[in-house]
Amino acid sequence: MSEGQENIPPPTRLPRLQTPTKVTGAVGKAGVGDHKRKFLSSPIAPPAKRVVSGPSAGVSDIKAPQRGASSFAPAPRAASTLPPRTTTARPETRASTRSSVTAPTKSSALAARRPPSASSSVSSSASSTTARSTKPAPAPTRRPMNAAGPSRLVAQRRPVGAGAATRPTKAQDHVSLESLNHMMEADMLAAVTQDERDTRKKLSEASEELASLRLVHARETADLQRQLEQKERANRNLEEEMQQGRDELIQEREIVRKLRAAEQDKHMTLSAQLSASQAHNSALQGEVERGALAVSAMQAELKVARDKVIQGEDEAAQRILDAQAECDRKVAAVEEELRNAETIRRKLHNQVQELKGNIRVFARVRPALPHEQNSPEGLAQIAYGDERLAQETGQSHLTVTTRSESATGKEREQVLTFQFDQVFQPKDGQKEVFAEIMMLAQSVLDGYNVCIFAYGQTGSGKSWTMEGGEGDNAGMIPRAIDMIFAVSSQLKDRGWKYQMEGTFLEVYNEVINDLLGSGQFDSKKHEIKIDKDNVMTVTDVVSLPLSNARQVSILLERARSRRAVAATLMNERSSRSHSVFSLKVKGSNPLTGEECSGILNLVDLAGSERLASSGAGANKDRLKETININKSLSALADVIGALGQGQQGGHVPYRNSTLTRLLQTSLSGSSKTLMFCNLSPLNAHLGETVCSLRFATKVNTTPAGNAKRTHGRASG
Ligand SMILES: Nc1ncnc2c1ncn2[C@@H]1O[C@H](COP(=O)(O)OP(=O)(O)OP(=O)(O)O)[C@@H](O)[C@H]1O
Repeated sequence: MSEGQENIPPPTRLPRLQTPTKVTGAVGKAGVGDHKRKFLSSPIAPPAKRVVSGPSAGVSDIKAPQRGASSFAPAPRAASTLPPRTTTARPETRASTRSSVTAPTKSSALAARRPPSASSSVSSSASSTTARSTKPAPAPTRRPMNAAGPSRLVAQRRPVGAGAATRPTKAQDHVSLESLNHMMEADMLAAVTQDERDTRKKLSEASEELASLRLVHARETADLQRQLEQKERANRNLEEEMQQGRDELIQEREIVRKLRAAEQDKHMTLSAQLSASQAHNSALQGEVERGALAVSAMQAELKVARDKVIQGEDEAAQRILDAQAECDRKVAAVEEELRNAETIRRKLHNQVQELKGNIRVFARVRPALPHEQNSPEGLAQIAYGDERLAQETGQSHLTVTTRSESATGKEREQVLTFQFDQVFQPKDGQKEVFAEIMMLAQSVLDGYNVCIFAYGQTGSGKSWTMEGGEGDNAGMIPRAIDMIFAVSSQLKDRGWKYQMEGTFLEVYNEVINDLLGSGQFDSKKHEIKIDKDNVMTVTDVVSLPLSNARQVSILLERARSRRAVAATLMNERSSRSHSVFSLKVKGSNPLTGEECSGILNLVDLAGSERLASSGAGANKDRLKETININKSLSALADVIGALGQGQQGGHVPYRNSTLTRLLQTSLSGSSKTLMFCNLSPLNAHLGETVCSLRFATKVNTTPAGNAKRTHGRASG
């Protein structure tokens, strides 16, 4: 054997290689656990547990379990490569191992380098034969060599080569034997060498195959290891989940246990409550039964009471009927008394009015207007009498102080005192003024003729007093109308029914204009006629039936818009005509059979200023207006004066002016007359103020006559 061949393992130790698929297949078919189990017990266990120094050891380890120990007994070289751990095997194993190991010792190796001895050749031959016997059929060139050794070969050749005829000598025999041995050894060596080459080649292939198998195995092992780890992790997770589930199950069981305990407690509580409720129900049932008995008793009592009530109601109804009848009788008696009282009141009322005088005069001083506050001549010096004394005596005083220059140039101061039925100061409003005339106006409903004048110079406040402004500033006409309608409505309860109609006329330049006419200017000629019953009528004038105060206010507005107004120096709205509003009232009382009729005349006279201060000048129309105004006012004063002198039966100059003719029936003895003397507070108007006061005094000093009412029994 050469040096290069020493490391080549003997062919006898070459195992038969198994295909890797066998191992892989076994692992693949088994489960993870099985694989693990088989893996651990497999000859190709993890390298850490085995020390494999060469490919032969691995191969023998793989084949050993399958082929058994008979054909692959551990070779000396293979044994020498085993790790020390193998030497700690059982004694017999160690002995066999030692014996195996001693075979390829150094001496034996040296012996192998020497020419092989017969014994060694035989031994080698034997081992080779043994080795070959385990292999497939050797090459046909191999000579049959068995355990008989060279001696047998010599013995066999002897008859073949020399035959019986030629017997060699001892030396020749020795040489030929030796050469034969050499030849045999050479053959054997060649054969062995060839075997070793084949074996080495196969070993190399097997090593490569083993390396690839190991690689595959390592990969598979790594894969399996990963899978195993994954499985282990999954297993741990499953175990953790199982543990968690177990814990939850324990908790759930605990909750169920508590719930059952609570439910049991609740059940016991409810049972106790049910028992208590049942007991309570029983008690209530008893009470209900007792209540039902009580109700039955009460119903019986109620029935009795109802019967009593019905009987009482019948008796009460009868008593009510009796009382009602008695009441009706008493009401009728009271109403009769009231009617009698009303008649008495009317008589007394008119007696009072007559005592006050059928011709009365009220003086009224208006306040200074805003633009008059700074008048250069200032306010006139007017003084008023004591109001309390006036109420006691029924007469009021007004004092005017005048200053004038005498013919000698000396200033003369004159204090003039006038007495009237009432004096109203600038501070007195419309309401206070009307309070003094409302009883007079109401006399119309009692069948008396009433005539109220407003007299005074232009701008003294006549229109303000008679018509006034809005709301609280309403004058005597709207207030008197409202009151008459209100009182007539009240008198309905006492059986009185009233019919009213109104006319609104204007006397301008002694001509009568109908302020309720259809055209803007009245072109008709109106005549005043008085029949034998002393009833005065004006021809072709509109007389509007009036049923409420609202209609009257519309009538007044219509008349106001048609009234002739001319500008003068003293008042831009100065009225240059006399306006006469007449409200005719007819009343009847079917209960008493009484009838009555009266006329309320509310007269806003034209300005009374003297001709010199009227501003007429060369204006003929204005001059004519002033002359006619003064003429009519003078005639009025004459009439009132005549009436005051007691000339009722004598001559009264009614025909001296259209105004006095128009007011004849109202001014005659059957009427009540009131005159407002309106006065300006200005010093500049003091002269006209004194003239107005003197005119009013003339009217006021007229002795009062007895007013007559148009009153009688209804014919039917
Ligand atoms: N008592 C009063 N309180 C407040 N203002 C008044 C009063 N009297 C009159 N006036 C005012 O004085 C002014 C003149 O009054 P009014 O027009 O009534 O005078 P008149 O005498 O009717 O004049 P005419 O004769 O020209 O019609 C008006 O602006 C009116 O509002």
